[in-house]
Amino acid sequence: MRTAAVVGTGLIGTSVALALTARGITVYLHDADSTAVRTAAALGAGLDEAPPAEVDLAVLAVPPGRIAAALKDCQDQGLAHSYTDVGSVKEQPLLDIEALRCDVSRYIGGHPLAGRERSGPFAARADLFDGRPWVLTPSKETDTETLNRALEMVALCRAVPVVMEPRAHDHAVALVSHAPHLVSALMAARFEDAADTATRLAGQGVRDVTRIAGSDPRLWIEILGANATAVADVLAGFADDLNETVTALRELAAEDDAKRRSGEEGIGGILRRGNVGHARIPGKHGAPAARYESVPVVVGDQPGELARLFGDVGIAGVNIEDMSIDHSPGRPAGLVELMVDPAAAEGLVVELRRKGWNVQR
Ligand SMILES: NC(=O)C1=CN([C@@H]2O[C@H](COP(=O)(O)OP(=O)(O)OC[C@H]3O[C@@H](n4cnc5c(N)ncnc54)[C@H](O)[C@@H]3O)[C@@H](O)[C@H]2O)C=CC1
Ligand SMILES: O=C(O)C(=O)Cc1ccc(O)cc1
Repeated sequence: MRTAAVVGTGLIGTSVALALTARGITVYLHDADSTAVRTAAALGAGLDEAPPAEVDLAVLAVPPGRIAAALKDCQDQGLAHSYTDVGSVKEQPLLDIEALRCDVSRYIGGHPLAGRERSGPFAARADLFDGRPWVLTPSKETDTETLNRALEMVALCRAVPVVMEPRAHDHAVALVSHAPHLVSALMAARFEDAADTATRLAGQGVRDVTRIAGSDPRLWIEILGANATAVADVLAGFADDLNETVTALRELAAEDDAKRRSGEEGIGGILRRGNVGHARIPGKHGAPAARYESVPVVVGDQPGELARLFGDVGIAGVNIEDMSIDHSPGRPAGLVELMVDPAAAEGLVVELRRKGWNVQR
């Protein structure tokens, strides 16, 4: 593949374009919004112009409800030999595509399982897809060349291809992406009228749980609208668990010993099931769930402190597998939690303390 077009230069389209451009592909950019396309071009994602000839692959990175119309337009104009999309749902867009009588032999559905809670080209990153699964949903009609070009694009974005049926994909993402999105929004909605005295105590846990609630509601109404039944099924089970949890909490607060014991069993059961479910989520880059050890370090809120800490961890020869920063309210310091290989943790603590760091272990 030498040339590509990206239609829709928001978060995902610009990220794909940045990755392809970085690997030497000539990328032509298009968006209904001329500011988005100019911004993407200025970020180095590709060319703000129409291609002089048919490109090898066009990537449709528009909201799910616009995929079919965009494919129809592009095919009518002869923009590309092959087409794929990045929509978060796969069955409804395919039905729309068939209804518009697009050439389905030159189309393959796609969905990178990577994203952010921010929209638009400024939020794009060339490494967004590194090591992430990228689902492809070839139909019986999809030709081999189109499949191969999509596979090449996934490889150039350094993602891992996973072939699935559209319906199986939609059920899977209802569980791992769409229902969690609503759970995050529901929890964040609790803070709508909360007192500042409460919200200013928020730490990393609540930030983790509510991060994706910061996403663009317009896009998510489309995503959820195209996968509503599967998401409702997941949340119905969640609602049952939630009701049982509330009952168990009321029992925990009761005077009666027998009720309190029943409450403890109920809450213990939910927390243990949570442990089991959490352990089933693969770790970074889709690898089996890894057990890292936490090394919490107090870091002063001043320029260069994080760089100095990371430098010292590097000198100690330890890889930071993951990290988070928790800002202490009203204090000029933060707690940086370094997640490292358990075998390296103790040595790192000794080395960091030797260099004067305040390690909270
Ligand atoms: N946001 C995320 O984290 C992820 C989103 N996706 C999917 O990627 C697609 C794009 O989402 P984002 O990049 O987040 O949205 P975005 O809002 O950042 O970008 C969408 C862009 O498409 C443009 N657009 C809309 N209709 C158009 C049309 N007919 N022709 C040309 N341009 C058009 C908009 O002007 C906008 O610039 C969606 O289908 C979404 O389901 C997939 C994985 C992750
Ligand atoms: O920000 C995150 O962690 C996400 O989960 C983003 C995301 C949003 C939509 C998708 O279809 C895939 C991934």
